[in-house]
Amino acid sequence: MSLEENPDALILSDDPLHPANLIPELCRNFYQLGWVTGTGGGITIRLGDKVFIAPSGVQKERMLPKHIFVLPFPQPDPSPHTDRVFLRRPALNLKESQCTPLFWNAFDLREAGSCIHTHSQNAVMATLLWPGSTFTISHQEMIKGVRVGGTGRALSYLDTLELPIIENTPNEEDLKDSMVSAMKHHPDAAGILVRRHGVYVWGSDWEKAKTQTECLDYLFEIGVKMKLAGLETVLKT
Ligand SMILES: CSCCC(=O)C(=O)COP(=O)(O)O
Ligand SMILES: [Zn+2]
Repeated sequence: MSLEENPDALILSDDPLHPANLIPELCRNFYQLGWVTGTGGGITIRLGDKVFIAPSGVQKERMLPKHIFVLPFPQPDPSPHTDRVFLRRPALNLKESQCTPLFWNAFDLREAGSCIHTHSQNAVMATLLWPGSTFTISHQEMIKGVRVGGTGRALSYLDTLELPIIENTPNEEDLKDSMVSAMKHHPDAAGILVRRHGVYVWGSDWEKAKTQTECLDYLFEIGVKMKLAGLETVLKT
């Protein structure tokens, strides 16, 4: 039977590393970290010309492989906002994540293989304590776990980490254009913070997106603690 006749073949696999199995498992981990509580946030994985995306507005820690959407990459319309094309939709009455156009920015502009969106309080607090348009921190070992542009070489201990901060919008999808603009102005950034909302982080595959999100979340947390303790977060040389 062809994939057109049996689209569920795109999400049914015994392989625990298949994206349709990984996305629910990773979201359970992210829920425990406080990254995807209250239905917000999530992860997408792109394998070549197929993108795997979770549904919108569901408890991400209870998601199952049968709930996963599969979209072709690229889309016939290169900036999918409406009228998206699907290779597989869940049988239930679900809509794809509102983060889809933001995830697509990471695929289009950085050739990412995965993108994670968290509502971590560490990220949100960083956007409150850094009131300008960037979060910066230097001289922290965890900077070495972040890559230039998310998909390039690893940063050095001597590099200052800088992440753009964009302003939140009432609808997640409307962040798309300001995220594109921030990504163009900050080609070396591995992610984008969204004020009073969270962060988007990408990588060339899901493992790198996950570990970079872990390093960045650590840096947000320690940066917030340092600032609250009256310490400088960027040292001169
Ligand atoms: C309380 S979640 C508000 C919407 C949001 O920020 C979000 O990340 C939604 O993601 P979804 O995948 O559920 O569309
Ligand atoms: Zn969100």
